[in-house]
Amino acid sequence: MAADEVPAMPPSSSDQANGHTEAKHRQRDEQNSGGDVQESPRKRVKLDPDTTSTTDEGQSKTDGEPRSDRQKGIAPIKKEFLVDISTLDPTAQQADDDAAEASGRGHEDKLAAGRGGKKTQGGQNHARQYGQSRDAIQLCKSRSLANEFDELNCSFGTKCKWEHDIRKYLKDGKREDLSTFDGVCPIYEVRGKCLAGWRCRFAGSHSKEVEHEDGRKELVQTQKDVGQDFGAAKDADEEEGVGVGNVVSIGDKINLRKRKFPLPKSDGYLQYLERKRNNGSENAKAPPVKAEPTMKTEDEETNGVHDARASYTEPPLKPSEKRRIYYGAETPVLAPLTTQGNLPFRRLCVSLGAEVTWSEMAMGFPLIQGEKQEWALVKCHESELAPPKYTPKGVVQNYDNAKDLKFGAQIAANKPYIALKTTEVLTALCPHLRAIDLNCGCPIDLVYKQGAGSALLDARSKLENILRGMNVVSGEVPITVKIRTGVKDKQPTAEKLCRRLVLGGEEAQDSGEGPSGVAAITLHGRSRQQRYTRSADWEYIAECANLVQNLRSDRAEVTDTVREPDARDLSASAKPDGLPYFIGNGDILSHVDYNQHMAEGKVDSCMIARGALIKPWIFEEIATNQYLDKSASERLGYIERFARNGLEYWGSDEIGVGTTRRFLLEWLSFSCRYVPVGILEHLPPRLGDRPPAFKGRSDLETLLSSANYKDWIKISEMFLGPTHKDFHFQPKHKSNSYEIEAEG
Ligand SMILES: Cc1cc2nc3c(=O)[nH]c(=O)nc-3n(C[C@H](O)[C@H](O)[C@H](O)COP(=O)(O)O)c2cc1C
Repeated sequence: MAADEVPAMPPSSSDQANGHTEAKHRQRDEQNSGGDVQESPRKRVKLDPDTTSTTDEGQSKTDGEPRSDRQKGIAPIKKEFLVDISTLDPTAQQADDDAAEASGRGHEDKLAAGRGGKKTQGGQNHARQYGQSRDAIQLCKSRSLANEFDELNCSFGTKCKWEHDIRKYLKDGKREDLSTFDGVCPIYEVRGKCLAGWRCRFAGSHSKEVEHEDGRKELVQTQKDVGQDFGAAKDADEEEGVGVGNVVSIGDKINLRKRKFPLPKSDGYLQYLERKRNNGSENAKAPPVKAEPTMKTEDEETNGVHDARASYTEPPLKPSEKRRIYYGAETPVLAPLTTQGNLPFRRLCVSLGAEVTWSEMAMGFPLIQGEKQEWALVKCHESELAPPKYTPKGVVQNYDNAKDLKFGAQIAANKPYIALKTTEVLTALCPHLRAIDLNCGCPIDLVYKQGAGSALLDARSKLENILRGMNVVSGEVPITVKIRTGVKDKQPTAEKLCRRLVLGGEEAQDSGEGPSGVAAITLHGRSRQQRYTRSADWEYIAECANLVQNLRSDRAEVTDTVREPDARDLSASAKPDGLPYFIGNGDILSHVDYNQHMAEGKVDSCMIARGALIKPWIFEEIATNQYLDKSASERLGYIERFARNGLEYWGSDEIGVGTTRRFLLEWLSFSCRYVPVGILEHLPPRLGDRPPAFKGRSDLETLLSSANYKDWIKISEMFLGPTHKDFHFQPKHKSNSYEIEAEG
């Protein structure tokens, strides 16, 4: 469906919503929210699309009559938008969610590294290559922000291999300035200063040539006062981007790499586990050991680093003493999404109403080894923090309630020591964490084979110990867990696991250790084996939710962890309150799905993954309880916003533009799957439905629906200019495993 015409310049993002079908859809929703629910809890509840039909003018209407012409698995496109299949571009790709979930970051290699450094070869999950977008001649960092006549300030002096001559660099080293965003650097625009300096692809907007009295002409950088302090959520050095939190210093990463970062709580708890293993039940009755103060490193003695972690020596907090967490119908959750759930994308979703956000899955081992790339995953944007906690300067560390924060970190680990140390180090170095979630759903083969991700579903005792340990070492940060229905198809085990996580296994109950203390359980309603085949099993999710709800009162008798209700809790539900919350996940593509599962699934909230990638305004739909038939130019506006967010975060130099483009293309591989509600014959849209070949209501809408990577590149060029000669885009779909070189 390659579009013939592409608008030369991006339209503004301020287009008004095309709401012509909204009233009708709302009307239908109201009908649906009524009596459609079937009585048996095992019967799939239908808020069925079959009562909606459309008029010739393209407006959906409800006729109250069941329709039989909705083909299973096929999106019902209105006749007038269908196109001849022979016009389809042969390079267009089919959606492959398994490949998408597994793509990109080489998780298996990271786990393998944890087992002695052996790297794996091949496999669909192997990190894909994108080429290097670099300047032909690279400017020395010491000159990036300098004026032309500034004294040379490079510590490598004449031995430096990078260019120091700014004029030469501008002439021969870098590509011409970008003319997108009206040629104005998006970072300079909001911040008044661009840290990429001369390397910025919009350098012309923040530099000029001045003529001195002696007639000499000098290239100088300019700054402007934007009257705002963007330091609020910045925890470390300047180059980390605008309003970014959870930035860990290079010194801390080096200490981790050199194993000089003391982790006394984990060490103490691991010793306790060891004793328990060796001595059997006698010692098991002892409460988790109190972490002993450890010797300070030389650095700490001299520089006073890590003083804040004196609290390591305090006894572990009981779950009830941790910061309170909250989930309710009004807090839809953006799922953890490897590669796709990057900071710029989450920022976009938050601006559209996502109330809880998760980092991409970060592997525990590389985190405790101080690996830069892994630590980048737990950075958050200031919009993911609670606004009242901002101060004009400095960082706010003491959140009273976890619900003051939207952002949490998800980790994966296959061994207790990795999970515990990761948790301790995260809570020590990242002040902005709502919770830490342990991934028990990752289906990737090598992750599974090494005992992490969904393998933990079948290692219930180990999992319980890991979670209890994480709770001991995490201080006031709550611990949550994300699971699947089970490992094997048709052998669901989640109910059993939920029971154990809420009440604790028999041994833990006998020894007085009590439950694992998880603050929330999220259940993705599919098994590992099933991957994305068939729909998520919301009936089973409801059963598990029901069980947890009932266990809450049982649990109150065996533990002191009943959560104090507060105003939000009470408004959300009248059920007996206690830990943990229960969140359902799977196949949500609209507010209708969301409302249905909230009502029928007995869950506290729902998590949304692909639905948010396909249409990030799903959060706005949930908040306003209506379909939003976004116009193509509005959708392009979101792409523009992502590009801006990306440049702010990854930088506006050649490398930053390349990184932004790479992640934008990744996202476009999902967003192209959106079928505008205005061209659907029946509602609601279904995540599993595939559309026949169709054209949009405008050339732009057609372009945005294109599954052809060349069109994604065209779209990226509207905001990021022509691709770099070395930029490659390698699609994630194994079935089309050709390498594509971007034109340009
Ligand atoms: C591209 C992609 C990346 C994902 N990455 C993660 C991840 O890092 N951690 C995780 O727990 N689940 C991950 N998932 C699974 C989702 O969080 C979610 O459980 C699953 O997609 C079902 O939700 P949905 O039907 O709303 O898509 C990923 C899914 C996709 C499609």
